[in-house]
Order: sequence, then C-alpha cells, then structure tokens
Amino acid sequence: MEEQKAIDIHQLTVAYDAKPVLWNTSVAFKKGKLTAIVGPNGAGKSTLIKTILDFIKPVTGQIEYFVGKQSSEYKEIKNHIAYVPQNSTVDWDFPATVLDVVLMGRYGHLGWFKRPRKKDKDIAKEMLVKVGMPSFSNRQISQLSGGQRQRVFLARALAQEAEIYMLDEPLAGVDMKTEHIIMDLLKELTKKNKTVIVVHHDLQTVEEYFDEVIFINQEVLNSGPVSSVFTKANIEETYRQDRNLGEEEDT
Ligand SMILES: Nc1ncnc2c1ncn2[C@@H]1O[C@H](COP(=O)(O)OP(=O)(O)OP(=O)(O)O)[C@@H](O)[C@H]1O
Repeated sequence: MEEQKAIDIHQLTVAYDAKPVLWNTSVAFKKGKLTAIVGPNGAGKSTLIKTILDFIKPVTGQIEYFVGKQSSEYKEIKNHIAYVPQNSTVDWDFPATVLDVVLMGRYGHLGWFKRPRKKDKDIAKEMLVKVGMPSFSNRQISQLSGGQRQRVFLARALAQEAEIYMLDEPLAGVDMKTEHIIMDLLKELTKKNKTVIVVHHDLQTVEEYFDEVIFINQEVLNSGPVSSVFTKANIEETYRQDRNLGEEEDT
C-alpha cells in the first residue's frame, strides 16, 4: 500500500530580498512518520518550515496539505498544524505565565467568545503534566530555563491537538532527560498517526529517533526512510563546504 502524504511540496523556490535560498524544491512529508530535516547552517531548513507555515510566500511552487484525504490550502487547515519555533527566536520577556502560553495552543478550538473554557484549561494542564512541568503553571515564562521553555512550547503544540507538528530544533540546548521526554512525546504522536517534522542538528541520533530523513542544502538532495537514505555518502554530499554558497558569501 502506498504511504499517505501529509504535505506535498512541488517545485518551491523561496527568496529573501530577491536572493533565492531554496531552489526548485520538491519533497513529500509522510503521514504518521517522524521526519528529520537535516543540513548545515544556512541550508534553508527554517525557511522551508516557515514557508510550509505560510509565514513566507514562495516565489514559485505549490504546497498541498492533506488533513484527512483531500488536498487543501493552508488557510483551510492552519489549525491542524502546530509549530514549535526555535527557542532563540522567541521573546521570552513577554509577560505571560506558563499556563497562558500553553492555552494559546487552544486558540483554534475556542468558540465565539474566544475565551478558554474549563475544558481548554484542563487540556493545557494535562499537557503540562505530559512535559513534566505541572507545578510551573503560574510561573512567568521569563523565569524558565532553556529546556523548560522548550517543554512549555511543546505543551502548547500538544494542546493544539493538531494533525501535523513542526518543530524547529526542539532539542537545541536541552539535557538528555529533557531530550528523551521530548522524543518520547513525539513518538507517541506518530503512534496516533500524527505527522511530526523536526529540524534536527545532531546526526548521531538521527537513526535512533527518526523514521524518515530529508537532506537539505538550498535544495532537497535526498529524502526517504532513515534505514536506506541516511548514508555516509548522502551526509557528505549535504555537508560539502562548497555547496553552502549562501553561508560563504558573508564570511
Ligand atoms: N529574514 C531573512 N532575510 C534575509 N535572509 C535570510 C532571512 N532568514 C534567513 N535568511 C538567509 O537564508 C538562508 C537560509 O536560512 P535558514 O534560517 O532557513 O537556514 P537553516 O538551515 O535553518 O540554518 P540554521 O541551521 O543555522 O538554523 C541563510 O543564508 C540565511 O542567512
């Protein structure tokens, strides 16, 4: 049986200030799988995620989203995609409690009055238990460590009860215990046939953690099951210095 797609990307080119950073990229993310996006700094990994999330408009190309069977446009399915941004890109001085942040994940589920109901609060609290932070509900987010912040953002994504989860470097700067908590929760999602896409930097753990891998360096160079695609040759091709033109120009 052919595997179902969650997201299908066709010939995507994305540019900043008319300078392309992703070229003619075609790739599919499989439903119910845990996929790693790997590639060197500046390869376009975050750009790909942000384009999927409609934060950036591509120069050319299309993205199809499959929530259920039919292909849809982003605006129709946006509540079904949860996003955990890179820790470093978030303003953590913003005055909000941990529970406020996790409740933001419920926004797409709120009714006419846009006020969280008891059910939303219960789900948010349940997700804080899942990430091992039930006693942090009333803590200001500015008063959290890096690993705790990652877990709060993961709890927010889980509270959204989405179909597709996109995480940009969720393991950056976290200790081994937190890394295992995060990866166990992501695996649990795929067991419920949810799709999980992770920008990942640690090549040592790709085989242990992921089902699928996408090698990217300004274009998708290889993609498929980790068992067949995560090879030395593909790693070397992706991380070859002379490939990363964007990085070299500024140095
Ligand atoms: N807002 C922006 N304006 C202009 N150029 C940008 C912008 N964001 C990213 N870039 C450039 O686009 C290229 C791809 O960046 P991107 O953040 O997608 O890479 P990445 O693979 O996620 O890198 P990293 O592993 O370092 O996070 C880089 O050359 C970067 O300098």
